[in-house]
Amino acid sequence: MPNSKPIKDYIRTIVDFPHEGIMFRDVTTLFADPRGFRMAIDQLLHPYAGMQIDKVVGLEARGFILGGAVAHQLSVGFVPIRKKGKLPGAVISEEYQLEYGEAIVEVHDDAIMAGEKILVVDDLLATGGTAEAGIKLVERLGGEIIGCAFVIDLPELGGRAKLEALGMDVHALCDFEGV
Ligand SMILES: O=P(O)(O)OC[C@H]1O[C@H](OP(=O)(O)OP(=O)(O)O)[C@H](O)[C@@H]1O
Ligand SMILES: Nc1ncnc2[nH]cnc12
Repeated sequence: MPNSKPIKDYIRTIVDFPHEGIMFRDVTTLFADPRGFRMAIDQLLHPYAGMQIDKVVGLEARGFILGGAVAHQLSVGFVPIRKKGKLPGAVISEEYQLEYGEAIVEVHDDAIMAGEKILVVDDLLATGGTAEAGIKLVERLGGEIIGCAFVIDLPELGGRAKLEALGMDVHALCDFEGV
């Protein structure tokens, strides 16, 4: 039976989480639904059909769930970009801005070979700070980014514009207004 329910309708909004004034777009309800989850993976991959992708890079934490499934579908390897201090091997790091303060993300320094074609995956694009830091890590290792794929874009926060200014191809399955 065809699935007519759009991706956006599988995503739950939790008001005032984790802070007052934030409308938290919760993808666990999408992940928990077998049709919704498969549709999300298929749609994340759709623009890249027929293109060479050597590895999928996922951004902690929900990007691991999506990116792992996308990599499996493509039969390619998966590389995690993690918050500081979580990866056991030698890493390279990038700092980025949060709403208050800074954070650091890391990748293993041998996870990507120069010239490999990379698809970056995460659940949500807000300010684009996390994705920008991930892009810098991939590019420092010599990876060539084919695209950056997200389930959700929050256009008012400017992430898409930030990544497109870096020359990235940005693909999002749905938009939500507000923060
Ligand atoms: O575009 P940005 O403004 O950088 O925000 C987007 C990031 O924020 C969320 O992750 P979060 O930092 O909450 O980490 P978590 O997935 O580990 O909870 C989301 O999953 C993205 O990774
Ligand atoms: N509104 C939001 N919902 C879920 N994750 C987020 N990360 C940044 N803003 C978010």
